[in-house]
Amino acid sequence: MLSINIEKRLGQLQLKVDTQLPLQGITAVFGRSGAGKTSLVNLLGGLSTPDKGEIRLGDKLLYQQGKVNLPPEKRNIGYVFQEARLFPHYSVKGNLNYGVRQDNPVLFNKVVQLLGIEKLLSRYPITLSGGEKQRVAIGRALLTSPDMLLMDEPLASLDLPRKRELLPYLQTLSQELALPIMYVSHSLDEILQLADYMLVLHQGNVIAQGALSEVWNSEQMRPWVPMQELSSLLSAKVADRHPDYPMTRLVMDDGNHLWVSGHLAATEKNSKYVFRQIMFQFAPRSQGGRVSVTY
Ligand SMILES: Nc1ncnc2c1ncn2[C@@H]1O[C@H](COP(=O)(O)OP(=O)(O)OP(=O)(O)O)[C@@H](O)[C@H]1O
Repeated sequence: MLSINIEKRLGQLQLKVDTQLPLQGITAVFGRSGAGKTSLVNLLGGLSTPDKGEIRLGDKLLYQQGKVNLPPEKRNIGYVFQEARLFPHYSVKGNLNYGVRQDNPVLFNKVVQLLGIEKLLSRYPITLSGGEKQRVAIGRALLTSPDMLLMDEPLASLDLPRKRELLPYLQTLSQELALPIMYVSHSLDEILQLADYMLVLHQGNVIAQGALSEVWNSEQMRPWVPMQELSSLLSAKVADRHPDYPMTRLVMDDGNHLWVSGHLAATEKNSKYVFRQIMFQFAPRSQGGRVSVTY
């Protein structure tokens, strides 16, 4: 178990978390912007210090008010940020081995293969795509043999194709390496695909936690889930016709229909992307939730 019982004042926000999380699978940390998600993982990783309380990772005490405060490098926790933060002057191999205390060729080969980065080893970060950089950053964190991996919006800085490219790697990581992962995300789409367990933060407090399906169907998720269903429906519908980049947003709920504006980067024509504004109309779910697309 990961036991967290901490308080921390962050400007206007009082972060107060008293919870126990399983040390297996992927736990998604979800909540609105400013809910305290990043602050929570920073406290776990030792990048900041609680005002009071205690944090235990299994039977290892990471923090106890006034007594113990292990520095990040002693916590044995891997951290992957939004941007890859690779060392530009090291090759991919150099980046991967940074922070490795003891050579473990078996683990090295396994991680490199899991992340599909065999062919990148001699390249330098400047030559890599965003998705490739992020895979290397994940590899670097894994090769320190952490007891837990913290991932703070690891896909947020990537475009949609790169997100799609990375998701399957994340799906296999936790299982293949038997590594608990704490995964901060705004994206319910990502959470649905990855998480086993979910923790919802609201204004610094935990308002729901449990197995994904339980939390997903809970009262606390009502404000989010309908929009999420729509968005998936829309993406599926649009992806049928345009394997490009549907970017959507709710523009109006007139009581009978939800109107969603979609911005499509249509196929490349004469080397120029053609953008088209389209409107989608959704029938309410009581009428079968059928989707009509007009543009
Ligand atoms: N060192 C600090 N001093 C003062 N306020 C802080 C500090 N760190 C964070 N905050 C505030 O605490 C709140 C929570 O921030 P945090 O980054 O943890 O939220 P978040 O849920 O990760 O948001 P986002 O999804 O936008 O990244 C924010 O209002 C932020 O401005």
